[in-house]
Amino acid sequence: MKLNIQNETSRLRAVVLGTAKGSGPIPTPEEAYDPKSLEHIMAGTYPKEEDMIKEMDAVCEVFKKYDIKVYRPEVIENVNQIFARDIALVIEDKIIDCNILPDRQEEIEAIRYVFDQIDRRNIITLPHEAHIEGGDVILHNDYIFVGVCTRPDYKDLITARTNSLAVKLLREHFPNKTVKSFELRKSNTDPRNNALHLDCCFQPVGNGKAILHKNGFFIEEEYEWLVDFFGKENVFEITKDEMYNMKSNIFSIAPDVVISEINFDRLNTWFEAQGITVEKVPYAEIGKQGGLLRCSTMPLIRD
Ligand SMILES: NC(=[NH2+])NCCC[C@H](N)C(=O)O
Repeated sequence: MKLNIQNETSRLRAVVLGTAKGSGPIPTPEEAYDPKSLEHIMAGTYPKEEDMIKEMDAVCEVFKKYDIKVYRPEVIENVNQIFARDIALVIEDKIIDCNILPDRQEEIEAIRYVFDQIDRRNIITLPHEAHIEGGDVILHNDYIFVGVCTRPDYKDLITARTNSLAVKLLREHFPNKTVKSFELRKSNTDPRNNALHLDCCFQPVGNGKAILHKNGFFIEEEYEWLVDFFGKENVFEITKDEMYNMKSNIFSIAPDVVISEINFDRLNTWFEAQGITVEKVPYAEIGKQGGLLRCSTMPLIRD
């Protein structure tokens, strides 16, 4: 397989879509590794496997409609394998075998069969101390944007998934790209004040537009840099509640086609006003686990 990813929006040809099959019983509060899942565990509203399977099937149907090759992880019983985005990531023709949160380590074996189809020279493994998850890495042609956490309490934050060593190594592996990092706001307990990954508060869409949430960024100047980069008129700023509902986490299958959640009225109306076709799917149950459409997909080939 010849990988190719340069950005978030070019026409998609092949993708890994996570699976909700075998995700197992409701986790205990101690087993939760993000505050939004924790909130639903405590409230008794944690999503049911069958409902999540239906939601992901709807995404699979959209991929079929656009003739996109879909790979699914092999099902490992009692492991949550919904968020395929984080376990590996493709940049140009290279794939990075990510060092994810130890609680999620098992998930990677399930896509080993995809790695086996890739020329070994194009597989990058980073040293164990370099933590990185695909949700923190956003490609924008000559730029690689990376969400990072450099706080001294990093090791106590289950919500901090990418560290500065990983950013440094990305720079070394991709000297032709500009790697720009963004310090994210982190909270183990409050999902409204937690940007679990960069794609929870930012994503480029269409041609040169972006969805952004200011409070997800810990350093205001870094947020302002993005606003200036895209131009204020091209930015769709979302509120705290909209971030909580994961509105920045839609998924583009072309510059003029996105997959979005059926209830994201304000955002979907904006897309349509930009001339972007919106493929609407129900995804609110998946959203209870702190991830949405971008998080559950890992693109392998775009034009
Ligand atoms: N790319 C993302 N934003 N992924 C979301 C992952 C959510 C998952 N519950 C976790 O904590 O790991």
